[in-house]
Amino acid sequence: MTTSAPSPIPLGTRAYRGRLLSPLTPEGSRNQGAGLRFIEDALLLVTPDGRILSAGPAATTTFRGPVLDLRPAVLIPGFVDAHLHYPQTRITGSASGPLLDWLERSVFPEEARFDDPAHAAAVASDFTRRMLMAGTTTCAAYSSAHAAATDTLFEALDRAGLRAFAGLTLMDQGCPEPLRLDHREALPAMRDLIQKWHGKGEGRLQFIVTPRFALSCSRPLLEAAAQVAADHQLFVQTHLAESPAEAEAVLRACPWAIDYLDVYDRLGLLGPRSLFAHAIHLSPRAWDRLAEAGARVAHCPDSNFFLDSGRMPIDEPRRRHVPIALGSDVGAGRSFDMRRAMSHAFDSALCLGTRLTPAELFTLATLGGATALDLQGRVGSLDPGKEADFLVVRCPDHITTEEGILAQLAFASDESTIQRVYVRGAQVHPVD
Ligand SMILES: Nc1nc2[nH]cnc2c(=O)[nH]1
Repeated sequence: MTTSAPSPIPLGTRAYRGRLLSPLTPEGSRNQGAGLRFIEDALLLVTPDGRILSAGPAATTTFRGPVLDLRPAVLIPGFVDAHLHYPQTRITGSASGPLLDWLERSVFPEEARFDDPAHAAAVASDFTRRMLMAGTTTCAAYSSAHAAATDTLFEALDRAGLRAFAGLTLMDQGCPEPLRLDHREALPAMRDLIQKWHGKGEGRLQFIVTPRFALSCSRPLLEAAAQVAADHQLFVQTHLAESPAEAEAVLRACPWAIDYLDVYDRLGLLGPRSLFAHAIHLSPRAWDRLAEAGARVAHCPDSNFFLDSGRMPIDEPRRRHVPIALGSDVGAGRSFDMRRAMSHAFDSALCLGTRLTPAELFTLATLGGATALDLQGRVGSLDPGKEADFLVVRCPDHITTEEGILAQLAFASDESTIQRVYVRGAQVHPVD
């Protein structure tokens, strides 16, 4: 009988020892998880180019090099925050009103300040630092309506070593004059940013087409956004059916559409690379159409509570196999911490009679987010061959079991500390 030789361990491979907890990546791309894997004493091997070589019990390893012993900490995949706003970093906590009032009162005045390069740069470094401290390794971020601030955001994301989608926020109506970007200006601005940043860092950074929402974009601007996304095969992110007043206003503004989703559908913005944030007030028809189109949703339970927008009916996308990511929605959300988002997602589902398990919540915040962004082949779990985006989390000493760790992560995050953050094998937090 012949046995296959173990694959050679490249020179410079790094080894991390600790507990390990990760979703398992299922076959196929649209299923969001196939259970979890917990290893009480694991060795994670990471190649010099930042890939996971293996993740298995320490006792069975053939690795003979130096090991960074992190026990009793837990190694988990980095969190994916699939919806947040960079220019709202400094107004976190202001979102106590209904959505449309809050946008006028707090958001637009703050976002207008991003024509000041000093303000844009200071907030960009705050924004990236706070994500890293929270253990977010991948994000989908809205910038302001300023091309220069968006460039500054990309620079900060690159410097921080984050994996990110970021987009120039498109608006040409229903907002103060300084935030308006006519489609004739938006097109070259997007093309310049795409050329400079899309795919940079070996695909770590991506430009995402970002029409703010149907109310702030004219038809020509939405059409231009769809054209750019189609030309460059880009993801699109926008808001959908967040509040009843917003949904009614959209239908008044677009009487030619059968419902809110139909506005995006008819203008070419609904497809397999569309990521819709909130998706609360949708009819069964709209859910069916969203699923049929292969679109994805970013569930933002914290801001949905804080703005009193409603509860996203999570069973609707789940039963249709629509990929679901979690979003902090900073600044309508109150925290950058995706562990808080997990906890709010639990509360939100419970309000509608669904009890999500800690394992489901953990999967949403990691592999679920990666799947919604089509990154499930690269990140989201600690499987061999994937890029090594992972966290070292220290729980209190009395927490030793898989159930205990999951409960800590999802419901008692105050007591656990994110000690280290790695993206593609590079330590990005803390750094000297
Ligand atoms: N939560 C939220 N919803 C929006 N809808 C349009 N813009 C925004 C925003 O900035 N935040």
